[in-house]
Amino acid sequence: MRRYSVNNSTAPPVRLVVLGDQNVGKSALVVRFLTKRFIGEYATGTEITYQHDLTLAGTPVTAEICDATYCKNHQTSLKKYVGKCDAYLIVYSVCSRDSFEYACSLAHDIRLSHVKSSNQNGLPPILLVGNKCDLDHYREVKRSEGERIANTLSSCYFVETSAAESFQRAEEAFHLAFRLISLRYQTLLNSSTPTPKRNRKKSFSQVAHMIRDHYKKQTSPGSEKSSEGFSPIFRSWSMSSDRNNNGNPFQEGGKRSRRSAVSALKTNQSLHGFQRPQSKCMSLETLNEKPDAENDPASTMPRCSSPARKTSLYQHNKYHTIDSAMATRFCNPNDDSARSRASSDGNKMSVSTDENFDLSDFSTAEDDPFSSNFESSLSSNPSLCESRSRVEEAEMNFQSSSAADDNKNPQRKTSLNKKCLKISIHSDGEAIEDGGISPDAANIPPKSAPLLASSNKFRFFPNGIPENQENGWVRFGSTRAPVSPLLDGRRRNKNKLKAEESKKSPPGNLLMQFFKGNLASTSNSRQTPGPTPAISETSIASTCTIGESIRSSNASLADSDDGRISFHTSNSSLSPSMGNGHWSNDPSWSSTSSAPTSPSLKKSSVIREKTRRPSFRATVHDFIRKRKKSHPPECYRIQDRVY
Ligand SMILES: Nc1nc2c(ncn2[C@@H]2O[C@H](COP(=O)(O)OP(=O)(O)OP(=O)(O)O)[C@@H](O)[C@H]2O)c(=O)[nH]1
Repeated sequence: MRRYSVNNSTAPPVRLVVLGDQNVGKSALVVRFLTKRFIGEYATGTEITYQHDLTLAGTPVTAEICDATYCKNHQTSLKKYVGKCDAYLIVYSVCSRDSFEYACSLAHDIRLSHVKSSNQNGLPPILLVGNKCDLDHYREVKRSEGERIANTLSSCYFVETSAAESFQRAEEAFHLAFRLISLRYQTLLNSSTPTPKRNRKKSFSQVAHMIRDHYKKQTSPGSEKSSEGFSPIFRSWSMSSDRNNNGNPFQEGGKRSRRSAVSALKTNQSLHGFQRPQSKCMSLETLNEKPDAENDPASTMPRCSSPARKTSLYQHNKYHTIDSAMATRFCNPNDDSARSRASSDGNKMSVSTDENFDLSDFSTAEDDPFSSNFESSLSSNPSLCESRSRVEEAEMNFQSSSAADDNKNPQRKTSLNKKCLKISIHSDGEAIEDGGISPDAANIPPKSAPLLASSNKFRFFPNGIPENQENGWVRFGSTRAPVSPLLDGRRRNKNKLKAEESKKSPPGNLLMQFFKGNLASTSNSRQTPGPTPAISETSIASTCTIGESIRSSNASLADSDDGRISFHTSNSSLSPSMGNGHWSNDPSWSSTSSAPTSPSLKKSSVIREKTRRPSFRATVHDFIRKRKKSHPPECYRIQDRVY
């Protein structure tokens, strides 16, 4: 930047900046004013500052005139001059519309930047200069347009000149600029008001204090709640807000401070019907008051989305929110008033519990089967009575049948469990030891009755064994042997076939097979097996005697004098394969041998004793054990080593 000093002065310099588009004649104007010459060609692209001594308001000052360079982005170039100069001289060419628009935008930006940075009293003047007015036949911008732009901006003036035409017109433009600067300083010096302080932004705490102080004044006793008690600013606004601003305090002018605006807004709410609570927070005490019918809290209280507020609202007057089913249960069905108190609200239902509900109301519901009303309603309904009688009858039948079953099977089983049984097989089919058995008790085990046993069947004959024997074997005929009541018909048929086969081979007697098996097993374990009893197939009239006398004898051996086969058992099951068997003909056979206890076992399993193959593991262990015995471990003595 080059500086040219024309006159020396001790006064502080007055700065003037010349701005504008390219080739509008900025340099020509400055040079013409300083040197009274028009050169025609000027240096471009460089900023030149000239100093010139002059007198402003009777005071000699030095003026610094800055010939600024063109910058396309004028907003960045303005940062160098805004706040650092006393006046702006914006030049455009009347022969260029673009230069005019550029000058207009530049003037707007300068004025806007000054409004932001300082108050309006210190705005530096702007002189809008339309140059090259000598070229009137090339004019594109009218004078009126420049004047209109100058009038729209504050402290903005307009003048047309021509650097090429004459020195006076160029001098008039600069003289006007210096006069505006002088007027500005005179205004500042003559103004009695001091320099205004900068309005610093209030902090949130300060605003909070202001609001608190405002409400303290408002709620203090004796204070008026009308707009008369407020500040003049608010009073003027509140008086005019209803007719002008629609309640918005910020639309009035923008000159009002934040404190007055906020206080006015708060107070406006109180004036427009919103009743502010006495305390800052709504307490539950105020909410717990019982509302009147016309003062329903749900309708009178302002809506609030706060959860705490909702909670307090529902707690008001013991209001509860429950689902509809629960609400129905709460209401006594016989009490219409209570039912009417329940009001549904969507999926929720609020029920007023002003009155104390008795828990007995729950038990008197109509659909409660445990209530007395249910019994009464049942008795009044004939169809229900009929159904109930049928049900009771069925229950009685079931009980009687179950009792009969209990008499048949369980009791029999129980009684048999308590008894020791003795089964004697007589070659001559000797009959009963104890009489008095009813004829109908063929299926019921008597105390003493002959028993005919087939392959896996048996039957009691309380009245004696029938005479229809074939080859010494009793024919079962069409009678069914009471093997098991749980067997189905197919099994029965199968058993029937087996029974028919057994006719051809009576030695299929299970007891005989059992004793034969025991003989075989015991003969292996004993050195002197007893003789096989002479039980011929023709004398198979096996008679089993069941007597309680044997129970008390506790004798494991039965009589064997007459060659009978006695079977004594203390087992609980009445089965052909039961109990401990003893061959009565050989007294030395006193030891007992186990017998299969399940009737469902096959004959082979009954007779043969299953020999299981030892497992591989047991074999290995046995091998190791034998090897240890044959090869005892040797003792080794390890010598101590010294390292
Ligand atoms: N006819 C006529 N021509 C002028 C006038 N003022 C300046 N000129 C001519 O306009 C041209 C540009 O003048 P400059 O003073 O260089 O314009 P500038 O605005 O300084 O240009 P930059 O320095 O590039 O920004 C020159 O050729 C001048 O002779 C005027 O009032 N009338």
